[in-house]
Amino acid sequence: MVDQSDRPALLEADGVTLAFGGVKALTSVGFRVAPGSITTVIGPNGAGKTSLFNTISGFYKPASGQIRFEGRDITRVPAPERARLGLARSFQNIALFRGMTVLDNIKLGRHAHLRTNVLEALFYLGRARREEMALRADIEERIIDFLEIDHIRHAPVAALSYGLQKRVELARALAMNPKVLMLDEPVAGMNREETDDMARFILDARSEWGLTVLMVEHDMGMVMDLSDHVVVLNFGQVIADGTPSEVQANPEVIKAYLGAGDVGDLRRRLREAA
Ligand SMILES: Nc1ncnc2c1ncn2[C@@H]1O[C@H](COP(=O)(O)OP(=O)(O)OP(=O)(O)O)[C@@H](O)[C@H]1O
Repeated sequence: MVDQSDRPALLEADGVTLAFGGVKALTSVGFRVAPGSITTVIGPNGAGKTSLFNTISGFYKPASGQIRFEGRDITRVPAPERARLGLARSFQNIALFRGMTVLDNIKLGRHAHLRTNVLEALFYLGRARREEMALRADIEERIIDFLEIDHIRHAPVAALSYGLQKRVELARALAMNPKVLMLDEPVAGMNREETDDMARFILDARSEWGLTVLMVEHDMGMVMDLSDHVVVLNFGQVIADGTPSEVQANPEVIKAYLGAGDVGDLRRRLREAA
């Protein structure tokens, strides 16, 4: 279990407010992600989880507040630059190129880091060629082996099961060599076996690469098993923030899920997770 309190945060949201026209998606949201932790954002549908993720990864600009990464204010830093700084994310709905192979999809993740200029890349010369070879070796040796997808590296993504596609998305995020791995509902739509596999890969990826993980997830069993720290959003505000057991016992959290009609499901999943 990673303690949030006694170390400087790696990633921090502070007073983040975001609105879409008249709809306030986030109101003064603040929380901290400790280095090496698995921090999970939960909340009923429409609570603002995806909006928060998009604000942290740079797709949305907040009306006010700050996002800080390694102590630096990155609120106005564009999304691709944040990726280069070390924030990599996956998407709730798989965002892979379905006609391309697994390997080509994964390589796209790493291209954010290549420093080859356009002309060199065009003629595939010098540094471009060396970078390409180093890239291939790195991807093939580390990520493909690690995620046990060697047998499908040349398969088109469209031919894969849903669970394997989600694994390829994780591979592409890992190929960005991130410091913080941001996973938007990594097990949504998965069966139990696929969920257990993904949970294992997330835990192992953290220890293998010393990653910090920030995740949005609805599967309470997974949330309670994996998380060091849980942040609960409701109607765009943080209503609880603590360890899984602190959050489970918080009356505000129970009420939020009760309001959303989810409490039976929440209790059942919490029981399953216990
Ligand atoms: N692009 C948008 N334009 C207008 N309103 C939006 C937009 N994106 C989100 N919202 C609104 O902002 C609020 C928060 O939505 P958000 O998708 O962030 O919630 P969520 O917690 O991720 O929900 P879910 O669990 O269903 O994915 C909702 O009221 C939603 O309708």
